[in-house]
Formats: sequence, C-alpha cells, structure tokens
Amino acid sequence: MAPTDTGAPTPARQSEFAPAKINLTLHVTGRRADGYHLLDSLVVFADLGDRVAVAPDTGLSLTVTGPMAGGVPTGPDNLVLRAARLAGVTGAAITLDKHLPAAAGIGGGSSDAAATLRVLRDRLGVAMPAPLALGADVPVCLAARTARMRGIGENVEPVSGLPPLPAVLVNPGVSVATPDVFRRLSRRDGSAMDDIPAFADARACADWLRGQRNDLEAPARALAPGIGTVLTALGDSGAALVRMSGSGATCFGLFTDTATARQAAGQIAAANPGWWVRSTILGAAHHDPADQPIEL
Ligand SMILES: C[C@@](CO)(OP(=O)(O)O)[C@H](O)COP(=O)(O)OP(=O)(O)OC[C@H]1O[C@@H](n2ccc(N)nc2=O)[C@H](O)[C@@H]1O
Ligand SMILES: Nc1ncnc2c1ncn2[C@@H]1O[C@H](COP(=O)(O)OP(=O)(O)O)[C@@H](O)[C@H]1O
Repeated sequence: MAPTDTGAPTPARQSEFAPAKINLTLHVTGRRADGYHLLDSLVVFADLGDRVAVAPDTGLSLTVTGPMAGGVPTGPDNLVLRAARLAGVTGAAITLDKHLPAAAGIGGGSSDAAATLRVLRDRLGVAMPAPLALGADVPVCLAARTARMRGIGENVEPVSGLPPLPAVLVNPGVSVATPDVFRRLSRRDGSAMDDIPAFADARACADWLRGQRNDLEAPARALAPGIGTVLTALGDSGAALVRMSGSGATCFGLFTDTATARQAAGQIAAANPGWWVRSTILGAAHHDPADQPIEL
C-alpha cells in the first residue's frame, strides 16, 4: 500500500462503515445507447450496514464474516476486492463483516466497495480511482450522505433539509437480479422527480414522497410476488409510507417516530420468522463515530 500523504506511519488496521443505501424515490427517465438507464433518485443512508477493515499485508486477500456472509462471493468478483484492485492495491488483508442481505436493492456490495475506497483514500493515502467503474451505485455510496442521484448514477448532488426518518427495512429472502428488473420495465421515459422541498418533519417528508415513485417496483413485483406481501405487511404496521428500494426486494416503511418503528419491526419479525427485518434511522449521514466526515 502507498504511504500516507503526511508521511506518518501507516496504522496497522483501519476500518470503515458501509451503510445500507435506500432509494426513497427511483424515477427512470430515459435510456442511453449502451442500455444503461437514466435515473432520478433521492438516496439516503441507514445507521446499519457492513464494515470493511483493511490491514497491510504482502498479498491481496478477503475474509467475509458476519451474520449475512452466506452466499456473498469471497473470490475476486467481490466488490471489495474489485475496489482494492481498481485502486492499484496489491498488498492488503481485507475483512468484510456482512450485516446486509446481498442483491437486495440496498447497495450492500456497492457500499462495501465505496467503504473500501474511502478507507484506502482517507486513512491510507491511496489515490481514488473513478468509482463508476465498480457500478452505477458506487458514486453515491462513496458520498454516503443524503443525495439526489442522476445520470446512470454518476451525478451525485448533496441534499439537505431532510429530517431523520425512522424506518423499518424488510427483505423477504428472495433476491432479484437488477438487470432482469430493468429489462421488465414497460416504459423508460418517466417524468423526473419533483424538486425536493425542505421538510418540517418525517410526516411531511412521507407526504411528499407519496407523490413520487420507484419505477422499478412494478417490474420487481412481477418477478418476485413476495415483494407485494412485504409492502402489505409494512402498510398494515402503521407506516406513513411504504415503498421498495432500488431494484428490490428490500422494502421500507417510514414512521413518524422511532418507538412506533421499533414496535412495527418487532411485530413484522415475529409474524415472519424467515424475513430480514430491521428498524433504523434514515438520512442522518454516518452514525458511526469511528468514521471521518466525507467531502463530495
Ligand atoms: C438500481 C439501483 C438504484 O440505486 O440500485 P440496486 O437495486 O442495485 O441497489 C442502481 O442503479 C444499480 O446500481 P449497481 O448495482 O451498482 O448497478 P451496475 O452494477 O452498474 O449495473 C447492473 C445492471 O443494472 C442495469 N442498470 C444499472 C444502473 C442503471 N443506471 N441502469 C441500468 O440499466 C444494467 O442492466 C446493469 O448491467
Ligand atoms: N461485498 C459484496 N456484498 C454483496 N454482494 C456482492 C459483494 N460483492 C459482489 N457482490 C455481488 O453483487 C451482487 C449485487 O449485490 P448488492 O450490491 O448487495 O445488491 P444490489 O445491487 O441489489 O443493491 C450480488 O449478487 C453479489 O453476487
């Protein structure tokens, strides 16, 4: 690994939080000649996620641990190793502690890649490569703060004025492949998201969001009908707004207070033992005190 910019000794092991990404909205507004879709999305981050730790070593290696490690690739295809290679790193022992479901529309892999790039840049002085090469979601995950994402994902504009949003995330344990969901879109020329106002509170934000969309929700539901069951369960639990994130299958419910969100999560989890259910706060950038502030 390259030395730090300051010339100070490189610390032995550095770690970084990789928060879950939630698309509060996801409008598909066009399609490029190469098949990638133009998006307009309000993206927030949760206070739960994975953790990437990097220690200097002679070769490049990855160990995947944690409750959601099952099924996550451990070889060169893992986005953490792809990120390290893209940054030109050849000597690092990386540990990925996995808490987010994979292929779930909450950017687990993209956020892991972004956290790897952040730890390499901010703690270890490695030059930042162009993140889009790792996936359309990686630029916004690099910012790891509330943002409006446009283009295919490369245009990331910080957004302020969102209150912290108490929420429940639910994944029914079915994974849907992102390309399959985009392929099933019935139209690709939807309207852009409305301009984002400042919100007095979580209810005002939920009210505004009701007038926006996730255009991938209908095609994902057609591929995985279980998504509809999750949305119904969240709606029945008293959420002010329910929607799918990204290309699914994870859905979120927004609540007006944390206690109600926690109670709803408990009820949904008890009734559906196979589901991944978590209460969280969305939109408060980086709850992890170990992390550095991120500049866009
Ligand atoms: C849909 C979104 C919304 O935030 O989230 P997820 O469902 O993945 O969480 C992202 O755009 C996903 O980003 P990411 O998962 O990094 O996508 P990539 O690896 O670049 O692309 C996977 C595939 O998705 C399709 N794709 C992705 C992004 C985009 N703007 N247009 C597309 O058509 C393409 O078929 C591409 O081959
Ligand atoms: N670190 C990682 N964590 C999760 N999935 C990964 C990782 N690296 C590569 N992948 C692959 O990336 C795909 C997309 O994963 P992920 O980013 O979690 O989902 P999504 O794009 O739906 O938000 C998965 O199918 C998985 O095989």
